[in-house]
Amino acid sequence: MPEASAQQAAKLAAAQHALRYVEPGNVVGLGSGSTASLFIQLLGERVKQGLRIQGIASSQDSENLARSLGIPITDFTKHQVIDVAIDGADEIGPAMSLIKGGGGKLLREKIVASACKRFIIVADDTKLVAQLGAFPLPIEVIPMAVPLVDARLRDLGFTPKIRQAKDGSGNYITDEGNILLDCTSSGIVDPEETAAEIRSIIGVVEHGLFLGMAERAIIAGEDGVREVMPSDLS
Ligand SMILES: O=C[C@H](O)[C@H](O)[C@H](O)COP(=O)(O)O
Repeated sequence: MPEASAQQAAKLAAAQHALRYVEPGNVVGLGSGSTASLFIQLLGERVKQGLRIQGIASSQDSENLARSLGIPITDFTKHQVIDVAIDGADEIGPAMSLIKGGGGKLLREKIVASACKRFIIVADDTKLVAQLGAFPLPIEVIPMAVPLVDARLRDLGFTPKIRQAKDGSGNYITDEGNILLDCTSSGIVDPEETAAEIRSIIGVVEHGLFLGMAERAIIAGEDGVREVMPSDLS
């Protein structure tokens, strides 16, 4: 199988496996990105077959997709607790530390993850890494603060780059109207320390390090689907 379609098949297999964690009556957090979108499509099929759930979306794209499939959408005014959320990741590192935000949705994704009883990652096995940071860390920043935050991030050893919109229209603007800085580094050795340093910079809205949030990851590859727990990743 060509590499691209093998990766696509793995994403689909992980998304399919995740359906077992959704129970009738659940409020389900809907992640963002290509793997989470596959899960939303499969969930939509279940809803058409009669499964009664409600979704809380982590991005406008995911909400639009869910609505188009007939998945009822709710929000935090009605439900402050999400039973289970299924989302993708850009990197899955030691103790299930994550980098997310490659699709630009990290802020709402982290809000959804913070309100979950169970936060479950779906990914193909290319996302597993021994150390975070080969994937540039996305950081969401208030527009007027970008030059200040950029300088502070450089002091921390990052090389930030303002993300551009794919349609060539200029800077990528998040669902909340902010700028994303994609920050390359030589590797994130201590994610907790790095997260604290980034969080202390005024003007940073949120960063793409998700630490201690995921209960498990459903990982698929050529060898099939397996579940990985934080304690499995040293
Ligand atoms: O902002 C996007 C999200 O964090 C995605 O979940 C992440 O980028 C993984 O996306 P994909 O499943 O397309 O690799």
